[in-house]
Amino acid sequence: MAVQISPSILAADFARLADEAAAVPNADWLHVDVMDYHFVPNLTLGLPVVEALRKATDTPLDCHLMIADPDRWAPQYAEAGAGSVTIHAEAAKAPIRTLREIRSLGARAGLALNPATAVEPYEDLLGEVDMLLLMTVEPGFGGQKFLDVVLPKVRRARELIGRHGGRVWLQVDGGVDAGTIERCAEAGADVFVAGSAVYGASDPVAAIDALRAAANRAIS
Ligand SMILES: O=C(CO)[C@@H](O)[C@H](O)COP(=O)(O)O
Ligand SMILES: [Fe+2]
Repeated sequence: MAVQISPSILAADFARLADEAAAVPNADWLHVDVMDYHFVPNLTLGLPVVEALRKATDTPLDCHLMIADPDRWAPQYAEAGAGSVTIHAEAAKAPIRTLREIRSLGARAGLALNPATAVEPYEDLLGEVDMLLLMTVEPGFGGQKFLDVVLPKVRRARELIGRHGGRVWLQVDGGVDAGTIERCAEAGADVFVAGSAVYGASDPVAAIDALRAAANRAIS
């Protein structure tokens, strides 16, 4: 299980996104939080910014769509060149069709669950996804406190993934920092989104190295 770190540009300076992408050369992904004022009470960025970022950096984009009607919009993020497109189970009306469409367009397909959404009903969809994202805060804002209550679900998700061959990546998102990443890694997460903990640090490169080392320590 290789540890991957995906810094969230939600915590970066939106006026200097290309520079902020370049500031994290040791990131595995750039996490791009798309919010629409409908699925979540916040508005961030959309397709034009993703298209621009795609040209501005070689780091693959990990697009987390916190939007209503992802069935309609998600394929366009794959077409725009995102390496990974994650839709929320709570918002999708045809998740299997949409996940298949994302994959057919060459991107990895992700399924996200809010903190209070159980993972068990989605076991049969694991064959349709490349990554399961478990929110460890309520979606909508960066800088929130990590919800420990989600950790048992991370453990159960790791068990389910193991039963299905262990191919699916398990991402945690929200409040992940030097103080919480070890608990997430011990519970079975392998892809870690970190916004404030990376872009709020005086040295984002060192912050990523420290997060990666802490996660590796926890699983070794
Ligand atoms: O999807 C979200 C919030 O809805 C996250 O990706 C946040 O952007 C993570 O930020 P931090 O909690 O790490 O500051
Ligand atoms: Fe996110």
